[in-house]
Amino acid sequence: MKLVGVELRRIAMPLVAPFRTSFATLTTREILLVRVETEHHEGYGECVTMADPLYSSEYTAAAVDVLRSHLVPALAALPALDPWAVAPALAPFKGHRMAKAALETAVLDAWLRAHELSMGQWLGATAERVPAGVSVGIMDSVPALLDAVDGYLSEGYLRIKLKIEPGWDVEPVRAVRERFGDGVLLQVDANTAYTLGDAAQLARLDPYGLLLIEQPLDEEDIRGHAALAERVRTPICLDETIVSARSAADAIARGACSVVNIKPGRVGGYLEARRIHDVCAAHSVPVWCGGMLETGLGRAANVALAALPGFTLPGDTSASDRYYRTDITEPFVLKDGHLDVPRAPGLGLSPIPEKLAEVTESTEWINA
Ligand SMILES: CC(=O)N[C@@H](Cc1ccc2ccccc2c1)C(=O)O
Ligand SMILES: [Mg+2]
Repeated sequence: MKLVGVELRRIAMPLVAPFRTSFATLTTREILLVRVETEHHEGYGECVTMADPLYSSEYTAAAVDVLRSHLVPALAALPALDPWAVAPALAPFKGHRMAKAALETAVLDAWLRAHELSMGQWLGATAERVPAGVSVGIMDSVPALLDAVDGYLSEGYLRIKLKIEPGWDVEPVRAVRERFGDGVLLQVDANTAYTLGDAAQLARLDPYGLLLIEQPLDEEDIRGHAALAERVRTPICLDETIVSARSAADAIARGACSVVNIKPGRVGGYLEARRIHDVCAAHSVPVWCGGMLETGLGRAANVALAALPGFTLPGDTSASDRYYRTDITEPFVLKDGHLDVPRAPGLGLSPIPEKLAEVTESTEWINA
């Protein structure tokens, strides 16, 4: 394959309801779509950066700049383009894993379409559908939270994840347990909002049979998570900390986590995501697929990844209507609490032109 050029398209997707976490409250998801054009095919990658560097150090304007100034020119210089050539070509540039992931995924999508392979086939998926969990934001009141959880359970979601932060943790968890019972798969995500000094407060979650506590401490605090794991019975899961297979091996070896949330955008792409899956499987560490409020494009790739055998816990691979009234692709719809893995070549779906036009803020073409 030869690179003809790359389109950077910024879109704005209004959320069906504000989504509040310990680091931000969002009402619109601003997304960067990367479209790679080769001689005979095109491919899409969805960059998971936020508009502001609040979840990670990356943010969308920086991703646009590093793609235009460094990453796309590096690919254009390659004599031949295939999915395996992308990461080595981009390795000299430090960081920017989300920008790199979007570009690699776009090349992968084009390559898979050229070879008439689906993402699931290529990754080694062993399931045709995956169980869906849902991430529930911090709410204004416990009754409002219980209504939201009731709605999601009625839709059939198989696992509930509650965003927590200091002051909104034990009470909402206790209320969900009291209202919906011990049978509901339940976990929490702090997005780094606590410190090791909060260990006693986090240990108060132990009686509620949570699957895990996700990223309680700062993403760089490996030692802190290992110390916390000694003082809290609920398993610790890491998200922001795990940026590569090496960092997963390091965190596991140091006892900082016993579950891993894999997000291909955060780790530099689906090839690295599969490596992390393999490292975790080798250590008997269960993994699940995290979410970054992707459109159907990113969602399709995540669902294919979540169909690998080590993904034994429901992920944040929710239906499209969890976040968006209308998606830019055919929507993912929950069926008996599961999402079907796309079977068509590449990501298995494409943007619907009219829908894409409706949410497009700007586009930029970069000649190879
Ligand atoms: C589904 C879920 O909880 N995702 C992230 C948090 C998150 C939430 C909202 C986001 C909005 C824009 C970009 C990144 C975002 C990440 C998490 O697991 O930690
Ligand atoms: Mg998380």
